[in-house]
Amino acid sequence: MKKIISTKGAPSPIGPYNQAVLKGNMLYSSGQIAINPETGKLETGNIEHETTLVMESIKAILTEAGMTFENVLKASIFVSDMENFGTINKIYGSYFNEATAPARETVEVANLPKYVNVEISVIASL
Ligand SMILES: C=C(N)C(=O)O
Repeated sequence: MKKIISTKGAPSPIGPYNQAVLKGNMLYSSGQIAINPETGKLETGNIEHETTLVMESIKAILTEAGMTFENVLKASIFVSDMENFGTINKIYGSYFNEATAPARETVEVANLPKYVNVEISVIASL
């Protein structure tokens, strides 16, 4: 049976989805965007801050599921502008041990929900 993961440390969903779903040992997170979970407000405008907010939401989701970033197998990063690749990598990379970092893809897309600049989802396993 699947278990819905829900934490106040990540923003409430803005559509018909959950923050994450756990099935057995596998965790599937929704794409996280720069909404401050405490205020519910979008915090875009600074890509370092946006990326940090996204990664902190993922951290809260992993914690709620009894996991850490070490459990992440795969990440998907969607960006509005590949010019931000280096900055996003710097923040994203600070959450992982490079030797055991997950598989990943980074894709520039035409648009993202709420016109954010970065959205990240992860798949993790216990
Ligand atoms: C923000 C999202 N994860 C969504 O709209 O699907």
